[in-house]
Amino acid sequence: MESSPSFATLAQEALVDSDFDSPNSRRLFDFQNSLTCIKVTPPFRDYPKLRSPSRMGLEPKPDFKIVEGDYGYILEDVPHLTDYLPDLPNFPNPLQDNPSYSAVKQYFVNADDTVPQKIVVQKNNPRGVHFRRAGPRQRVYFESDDVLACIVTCGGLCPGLNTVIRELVCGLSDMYGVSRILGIEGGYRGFYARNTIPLTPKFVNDIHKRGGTVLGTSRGGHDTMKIVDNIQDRGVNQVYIIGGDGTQKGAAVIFEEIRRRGLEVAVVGIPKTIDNDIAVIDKSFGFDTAVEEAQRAINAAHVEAESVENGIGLVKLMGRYSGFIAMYATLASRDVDCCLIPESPFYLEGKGGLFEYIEKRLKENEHMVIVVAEGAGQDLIAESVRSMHNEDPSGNMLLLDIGLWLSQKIKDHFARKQNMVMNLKYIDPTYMIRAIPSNASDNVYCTLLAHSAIHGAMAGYTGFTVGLVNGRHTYIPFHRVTEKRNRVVITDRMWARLLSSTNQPSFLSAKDIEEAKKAQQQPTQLLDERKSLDDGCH
Ligand SMILES: Nc1ncnc2c1ncn2[C@@H]1O[C@H](COP(=O)(O)OP(=O)(O)O)[C@@H](O)[C@H]1O
Ligand SMILES: O=P(O)(O)OC[C@H]1O[C@](O)(COP(=O)(O)O)[C@@H](O)[C@@H]1O
Ligand SMILES: [Mg+2]
Repeated sequence: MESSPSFATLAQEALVDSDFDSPNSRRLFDFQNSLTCIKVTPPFRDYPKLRSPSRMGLEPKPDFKIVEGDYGYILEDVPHLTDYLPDLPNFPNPLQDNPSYSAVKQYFVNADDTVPQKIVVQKNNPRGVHFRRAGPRQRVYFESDDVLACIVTCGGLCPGLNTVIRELVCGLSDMYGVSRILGIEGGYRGFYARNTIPLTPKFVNDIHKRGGTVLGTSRGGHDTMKIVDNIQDRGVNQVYIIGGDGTQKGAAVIFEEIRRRGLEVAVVGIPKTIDNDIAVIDKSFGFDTAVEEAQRAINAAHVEAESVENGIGLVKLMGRYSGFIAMYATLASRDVDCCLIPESPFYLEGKGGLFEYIEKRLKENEHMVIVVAEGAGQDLIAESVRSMHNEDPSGNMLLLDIGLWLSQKIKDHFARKQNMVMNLKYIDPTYMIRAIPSNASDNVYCTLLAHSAIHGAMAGYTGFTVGLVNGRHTYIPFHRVTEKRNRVVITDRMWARLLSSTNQPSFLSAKDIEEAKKAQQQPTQLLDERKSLDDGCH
């Protein structure tokens, strides 16, 4: 690859004159093919630039596609249909004839454009892990008339689901002239248990103004064989799957089964979660909307608390394992005196405890606002309430209601204190926040995610999730977004900013802080392996 003519030179010469049939463009295309159409026979034995994970003492992951470059550069690439169907034909991208895009100077992304995962670096660092940049390619692996796409939404609701559906349908139709698109009803089980809905630009025209998902959603019901049988029977060849971490795990096994059967079907994930807990990506769509909407509940709590003697406004926000909504809503509002999240354990009684802080705030300010993420304090409730460990049909932990429990605990505490009145108002806006349509910035974000997904599938990529990494749209292998969950790091500066803005106690001893720092440094198996790649790449 290194002995080829300079890619940058070819790309520039070919794209500056934007003549897709020029000799330079042809050479560029040949060059691109040499980069993208890696003849991969799992586990990638034939390709010297790909490392087999088994060499590094890991179970081989079938969608593990690592390309090394100079100076410690690593591309964590996504699968391509030609990895297992090497003779697939390809075609010029119909976008080159699309009048709307004709004025764009460099519309097609360079085939070797990648985006670094880590952007803060020091001068001697290896270049590190990169992901393939999303966007339209010069050649596509589907002819528009042959495409039969389907879209499914799974898991909990999130603002923006309808926008993504709309933009998938309109993008496929406007950019690539695809007219056959099916909506799968009611989540994964809809593949085999429900009817499909034909989706057209007319049908989806207004849906972004509504919350929820026009396709419906569900938890549980993932039956890989039945789902893939259905995809195969219907002749679907592009599957767009919108959902959170559970959904992406489901998408990964669907992709594996499709690859095992050798089907020419692209499987693309679009990450959704209001909790913003999906790994690698900058943030998930709907998160901004949720933080904005949470302000309304916090404002109401503040007004209520201010209007009575020693008023406490308590607001519960979503966040099963991660307190991002609570943290950002608190930072944005400036009316919040205390924010409680799953990542930061707290306690009620005694020195440095929540009750002591509440009393102090009421004495100083005569009112206060507390924001609690639904996953916070679960261990405390479990200690005092006889609880069963319950799960939802997807296997997610069912939470005990921290909002009601904390309200009662605070009321009981002040009932015991004869000399201090207190008025508590509890607001639970969780489902109201999740059910609204996305705001303007999330709408644009959803559009770009949908377009990235379409460009990737049309270009023959498969087994990937689209996502924003350091502000650039990328294609990320499924396992990278499912292997770990994003959580608020309480030893990071952002949580310190929150503590300093609310003035709340950290509820942590020096020992807890040390432990939290150590836990943060605990490498996972994959991080270990990535580090060993880095180390070997100087
Ligand atoms: N490990 C898994 N393998 C296959 N499918 C899964 C897995 N985890 C969850 N799913 C499926 O993904 C769908 C959504 O999962 P869920 O956890 O409810 O929501 P989310 O995708 O938002 O996290 C469900 O239909 C569930 O059965
Ligand atoms: O009541 P439901 O619909 O099961 O959803 C509750 C959960 O959904 C969430 O919004 C996250 O959902 P997902 O995992 O589906 O993204 C959590 O914050 C919340 O605990
Ligand atoms: Mg989830």
